[in-house]
Amino acid sequence: MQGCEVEAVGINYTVHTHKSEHPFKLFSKSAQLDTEQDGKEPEEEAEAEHSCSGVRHVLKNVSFQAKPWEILAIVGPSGAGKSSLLEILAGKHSLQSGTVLVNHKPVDKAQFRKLSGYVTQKDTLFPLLTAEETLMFSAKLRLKLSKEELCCRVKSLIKELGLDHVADTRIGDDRVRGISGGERRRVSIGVEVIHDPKVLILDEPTSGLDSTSALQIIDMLKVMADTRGRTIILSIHQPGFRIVKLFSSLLLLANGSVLHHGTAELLGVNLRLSGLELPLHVNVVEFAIESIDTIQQQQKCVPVQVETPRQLPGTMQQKKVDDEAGEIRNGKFTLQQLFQQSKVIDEETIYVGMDFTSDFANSRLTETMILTHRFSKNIFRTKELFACRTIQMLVSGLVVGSIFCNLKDDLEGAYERVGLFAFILTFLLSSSIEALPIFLQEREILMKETSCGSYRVSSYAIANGLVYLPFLLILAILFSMPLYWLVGLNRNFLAFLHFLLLIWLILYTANSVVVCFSALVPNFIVGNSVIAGVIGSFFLFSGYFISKQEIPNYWIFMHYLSLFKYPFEGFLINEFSNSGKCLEHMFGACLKSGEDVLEEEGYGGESNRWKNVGVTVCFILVYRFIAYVILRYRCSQRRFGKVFTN
Ligand SMILES: Nc1ncnc2c1ncn2[C@@H]1O[C@H](COP(=O)(O)OP(=O)(O)OP(=O)(O)O)[C@@H](O)[C@H]1O
Repeated sequence: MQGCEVEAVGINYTVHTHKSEHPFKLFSKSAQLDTEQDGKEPEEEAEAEHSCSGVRHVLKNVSFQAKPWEILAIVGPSGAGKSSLLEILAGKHSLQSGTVLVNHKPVDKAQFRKLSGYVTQKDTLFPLLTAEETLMFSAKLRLKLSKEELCCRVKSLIKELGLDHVADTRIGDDRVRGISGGERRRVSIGVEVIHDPKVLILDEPTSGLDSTSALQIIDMLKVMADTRGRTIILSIHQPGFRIVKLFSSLLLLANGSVLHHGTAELLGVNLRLSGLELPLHVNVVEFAIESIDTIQQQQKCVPVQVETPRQLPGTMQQKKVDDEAGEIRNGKFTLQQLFQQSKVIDEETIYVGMDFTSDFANSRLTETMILTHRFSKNIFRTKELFACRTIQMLVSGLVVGSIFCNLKDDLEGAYERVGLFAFILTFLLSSSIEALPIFLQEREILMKETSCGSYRVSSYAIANGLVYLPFLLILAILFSMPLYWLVGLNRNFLAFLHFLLLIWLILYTANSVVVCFSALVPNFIVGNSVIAGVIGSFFLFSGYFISKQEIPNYWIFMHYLSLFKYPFEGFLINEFSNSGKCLEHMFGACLKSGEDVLEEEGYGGESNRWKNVGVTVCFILVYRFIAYVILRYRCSQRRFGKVFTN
């Protein structure tokens, strides 16, 4: 089996800090330089200057090699740049300078996506799915295999991950008890290795785990490297003795610079050469991190001894790619030029057996079906969303119905009906906000999955739109049935069906607004305030509190944009048009009918019935489309850069 050697050459990475945005920038800069730089080395002064000018060097000329069948551990103190380096390797940040080569060749985003898996520090999984379901959905989305082959792949992966005993247990999270933290981490790793990547990148796979679970995870990764020839690159904090033994090589980082690249034994030798004696019962990585300052001082005088990379077999092909890699490093070719020349060779030699004809494993239709299935499982298992919402709608239908029970068919009854419709709209539109945390959680998972090419954002948007339709119809029926007949609204079955349709559309509009804003906002607190503000202002401009004629001209657009306006008019038309009701009598003659009230208030008659439905459907489509555009933009920001170079 051919493995992948990953080589990073001269990676630099800078970020802009907020110092430059300080309103008293000039003052603070001079004051800081005056007070802090006394007695500093010129290099540190330059660093301080950069820092004050708002640019921070997170990685400085970082080079290393990670080989197949081996684990390369990136170690260093907090803030050394470990996560930043892994994020660059995984393509989460664009390369500012330097090069990343795979088997001595540059790769583009689609190739690297198929070739690698990236496990983040945080487990981004659906808490209500079981371990096996999580892996199965991931397999269905990323692999083009038959049902039997998928089952076989998932079963063997569960075995490899040591998850047989918890395969049917839910993942869980802070609120729902599920599998343990170590097991959850294994599932996260499983999701990233389901497509059998040649390179596996893991950001602190042992963080938050006890020493036994941490050892088990690294042991499992070692087996993955040994048996499948994977190249494993991981970052780790304070590894124990037994964990260090499992690493093939170490990359020691401090302040973004490489202090050591080689085996743990060589690190011990370098420390001894620097005059640092390794104490008993302290492992070499821990000791090196504790002695960073001394090592840095020593290295200013004597450069460290770095292990020369082992040469791979010297075939003609190997020699050619080695030469090319040398030419890239020496700047003879641009990577883009070389990439164009070498593309075909890469696909044939490095990624044997992989399908490069399409970015995705499945068609849009299949993706939509898989995602709809996964969404529905989540909805039915989310008690807050399914059980509570179902009970809430039934109970509120009954309670509101009993409060407005048997309204009279006179003018007073007509006004009470108008109040009831306004209340129904406010209640239904504002109660959907509770789905916001669920959408925000889904957004995290969507961004992670689409950034590694599992499926298209459009499939997610369609599945998300479809899955709520039957659920919201059930809620609409539960709410409308008791309320409509208890209140005594228009006693015509077709009118009841129209009322039900309006309730369903209102619920779906609210759902679409929440989906749209959950795609836009950074977190729950902001989302909650924004949605509450938007819904509140739409209610204000609905025409219920202030009539259309009274709204100042410069605010009239809000009346037309109001989500309340159209269903509100729809309710009134359904209730008063063609109802045959007389609201005011005198001497047996009808002075005011339902139609008269509609005309007086400017709501139009029967002709506007379907116009209101149509406009509400348009609102739904617009909000869903905006959500799709925002999500697509966000996901494209998270995707890989074009080629690993600059
Ligand atoms: N976008 C950014 N804006 C400002 N500073 C950043 C940014 N990204 C990274 N840094 C800084 O770069 C340094 C390296 O960060 P990084 O997260 O890579 O360190 P780390 O070695 O992974 O730390 P830890 O082990 O604590 O996770 C830190 O000081 C961090 O504050």
